[in-house]
Amino acid sequence: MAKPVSIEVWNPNGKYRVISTKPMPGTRWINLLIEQDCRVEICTEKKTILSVEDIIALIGNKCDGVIGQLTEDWGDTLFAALSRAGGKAFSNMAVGYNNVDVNAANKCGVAVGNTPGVLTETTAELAASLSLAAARRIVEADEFMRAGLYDGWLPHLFVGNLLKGQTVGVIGAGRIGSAYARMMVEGFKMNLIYYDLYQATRLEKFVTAYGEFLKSNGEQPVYWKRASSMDEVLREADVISLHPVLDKTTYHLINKESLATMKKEAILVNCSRGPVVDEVALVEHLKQNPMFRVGLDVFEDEPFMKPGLAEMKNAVVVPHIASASKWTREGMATLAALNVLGKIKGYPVWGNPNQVEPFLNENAPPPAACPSIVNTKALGLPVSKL
Ligand SMILES: NC(=O)c1ccc[n+]([C@@H]2O[C@H](COP(=O)([O-])OP(=O)(O)OC[C@H]3O[C@@H](n4cnc5c(N)ncnc54)[C@H](O)[C@@H]3O)[C@@H](O)[C@H]2O)c1
Ligand SMILES: O=C(O)[C@H](O)CO
Repeated sequence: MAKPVSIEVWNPNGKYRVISTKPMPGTRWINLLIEQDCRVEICTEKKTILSVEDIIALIGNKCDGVIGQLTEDWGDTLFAALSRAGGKAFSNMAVGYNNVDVNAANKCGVAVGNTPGVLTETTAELAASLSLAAARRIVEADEFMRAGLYDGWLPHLFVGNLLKGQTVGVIGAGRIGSAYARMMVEGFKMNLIYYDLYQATRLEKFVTAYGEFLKSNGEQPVYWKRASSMDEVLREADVISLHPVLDKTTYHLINKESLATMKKEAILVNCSRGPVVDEVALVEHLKQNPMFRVGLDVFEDEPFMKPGLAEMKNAVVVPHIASASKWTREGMATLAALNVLGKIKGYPVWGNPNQVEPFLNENAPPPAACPSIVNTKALGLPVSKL
């Protein structure tokens, strides 16, 4: 028998029981649920990662919907428990949903929500920050200062890479990859090479227009290229940032062989998912190539790092904080809550998950729709005409 988990309850007499497996930033998401007659139960258990048993205990005998986290294993067991409790909706508070077995949800008729768009720029900004931190050796230099080692300016002290005029490579030029590419092209006048299964037409047009603008100002223009293979990006780019989804096709996309293809002084950034990179091979590569640098937000065995990574001076590591701006995290909570609420209320699914702004406007009621449900087609859910 699972141990009971501690919870905080809002609107105890609400008709629909909605659970959030974690406290989430802001209060708008709670108020939106309460306004629509939901009893909101927030798990306040101290442990960071809840087990399947903990979540089963939270779901109990009657539960209309759950807002969960990317650290949780949403598979057959949890969807069956939610379905038995009468639940029809689950939403990750994340855009990535590789922790969710969507087929298992489909079998139980549970809608699965995610939170696209609201985190695009915030995540791209962290990828840009890691690119700069790695290129200019900011963490190493900071540690040096704090250790009291600075005793005067020197020509060779913490020499790094200039980005201007170099080539930025993007693997996975979707929402975040494209936003990152624009930042690096416009901010640092880098050329772009990208690899994606689909053509990033808007991104290409942006770089073309910016290149023309620079030329008309008498400056060196910037160029773009869509690579026909990932290896082409790895061979040509000076800074490479990974932004694909994690699935069978992207697991260990970066491995011993692909690392060997990259320039010796290249910079690799990963703000997608840890298993996109073979981290053991990466540690070995960092050891063998001290001028090769990485910026990592995600790790293969999160929250752990593979042995040796923490000791590498040529690695900048941060704990999966790419979407961690106040506005974004509050918006993610709102989108996740509205996904669950919308399904409970029988609303249709919003037609364009890339345009979720109407749900984020605090001065107007949100549209009567679920912002983003990934299994809309499989469940045959109606789509909003708004
Ligand atoms: N570190 C973080 O905190 C953080 C924050 C947000 C998102 N993410 C991760 O970033 C991912 C991307 O988010 P998004 O909103 O840009 O999603 P998106 O769907 O807009 O973009 C993903 C892109 O990857 C491409 N892709 C898929 N398979 C590929 C392959 N084999 N090779 C090359 N490209 C491939 C897709 O065509 C798509 O363009 C999420 O799935 C999530 O895992 C991480
Ligand atoms: O997929 C996501 O949304 C992130 O990893 C957390 O923001």
